[in-house]
Amino acid sequence: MKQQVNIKKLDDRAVIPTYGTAFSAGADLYACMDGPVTIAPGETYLVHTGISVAVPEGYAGLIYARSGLATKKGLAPANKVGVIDADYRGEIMVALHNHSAQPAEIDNGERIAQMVITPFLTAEFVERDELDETERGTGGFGSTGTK
Ligand SMILES: O=c1ccn([C@H]2C[C@H](O)[C@@H](COP(=O)(O)OP(=O)(O)OP(=O)(O)O)O2)c(=O)[nH]1
Repeated sequence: MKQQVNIKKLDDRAVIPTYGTAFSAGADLYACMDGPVTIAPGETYLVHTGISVAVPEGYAGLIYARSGLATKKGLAPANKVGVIDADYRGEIMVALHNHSAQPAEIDNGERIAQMVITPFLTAEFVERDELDETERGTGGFGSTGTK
């Protein structure tokens, strides 16, 4: 089901995010820049998108890597997942990190990341002496076996 989300262009060249297919979870974000930029191996470059988005209350925009860009050019967000808060009205920026051993180029209008708009719970943390028991208990970090 689609829901309207308000978006503002901060730059004439900005491109409104697009979903690749009808069931895509992430909307592709487009670079908004003067021209091509080369990101050196191990370097992080803050990419403008030229847009700000009013994410609805109770939701967050989560910015993930595009798998193609990450595997072909080694470019993925330095912060792993960017969190766009519902009260943020600034420009959405993507901190692209070059994880590869080669320089990687991105250009204006290139799709550089994807944003999933997802609901979340705002917790009221209540401190207790004991928590309810579960089958897993305290097991984690591979505790259920090696396969
Ligand atoms: O990849 C990102 C991550 C964040 N933001 C924007 C939207 C977000 O709402 C705001 C703050 O992000 P975050 O909470 O991750 O930043 P912080 O480093 O914790 O700083 P702050 O004190 O501003 O919260 O920055 C982006 O544009 N791109």
